[in-house]
Amino acid sequence: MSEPAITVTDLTKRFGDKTVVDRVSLSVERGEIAGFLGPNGSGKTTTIRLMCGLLQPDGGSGRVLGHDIQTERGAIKREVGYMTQRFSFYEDLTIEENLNFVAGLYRMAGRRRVVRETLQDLGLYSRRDQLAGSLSGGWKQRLALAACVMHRPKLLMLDEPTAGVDPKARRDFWDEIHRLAADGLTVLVSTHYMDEAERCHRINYISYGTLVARGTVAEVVRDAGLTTMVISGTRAGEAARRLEGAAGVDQIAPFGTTLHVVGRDGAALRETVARVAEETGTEAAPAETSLEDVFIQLMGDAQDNMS
Ligand SMILES: Nc1ncnc2c1ncn2[C@@H]1O[C@H](COP(=O)(O)OP(=O)(O)OP(=O)(O)O)[C@@H](O)[C@H]1O
Repeated sequence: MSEPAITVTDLTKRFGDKTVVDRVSLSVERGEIAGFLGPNGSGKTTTIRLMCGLLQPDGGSGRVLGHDIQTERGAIKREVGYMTQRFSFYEDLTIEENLNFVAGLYRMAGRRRVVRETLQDLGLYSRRDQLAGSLSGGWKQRLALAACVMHRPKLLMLDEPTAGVDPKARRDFWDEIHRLAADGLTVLVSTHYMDEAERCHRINYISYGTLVARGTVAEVVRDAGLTTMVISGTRAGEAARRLEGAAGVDQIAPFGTTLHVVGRDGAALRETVARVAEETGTEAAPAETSLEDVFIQLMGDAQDNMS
């Protein structure tokens, strides 16, 4: 089996006296779409920048595309495509002119051909003369993606690539990512969207600089060991008040006319929910635990550890 695209062990980065990435170990197989999730400020961008060769780690070791992350950062940078959270291009240039500009900046050989192929590959060819500034959010995202795959990287790092983009455009963007991965590209993508996490082959969840969960979505949900019950009925609001702080109840979230009740202690949760349903004349039923339930729980646990 070939070496994974990314394998890092105990990756650590400090800014001043603050440890922003704290002994993170992860691996990403070639051709895999790996999701990177975690609350704001948890260290995702910094970890991505360490793995792109843009930042020097303070500790840890690892290889990205076969290159050492401590000593071969230049080689990594050349073989990785990195789409930053706030990508930019010239609004008063067309799509094609923007890509030409990027290709020129990197002194790419066969510039005209590379730009044309990229336009075709990413479905931008018919819009090539459109001004970048006049594009919708989804097409801007696609242009940014085009700019970072133009040099044919083997690994793509995408930092919240679809923030603020509508669901249809996000779905199209993800179809594109799957197409690129099917062609052999490895993708690491950070996101706050649960539906996007579910489109990854595997996910990694980081909290306060520490990796706290990883695996397929099903594995992460299973490993969290949570029990979920749903309460419905006209007095669901009253049920929520009674469930607050009760035995076994860790989370209560209204979803339309129903309540999602989640907890780690399954037996205690079921008993409490049955009692409250009885008292309030509501219906209680077991439900599947969602990835979002798991992430809310992980965030709560991390806050408890910090306080
Ligand atoms: N160059 C820097 N100097 C000092 N502190 C920094 C620097 N870069 C990031 N940080 C701090 O490191 C922490 C982690 O930031 P990072 O951007 O990696 O998190 P993130 O998980 O990507 O967050 P978000 O989801 O909001 O993008 C934050 O507290 C941030 O303020």
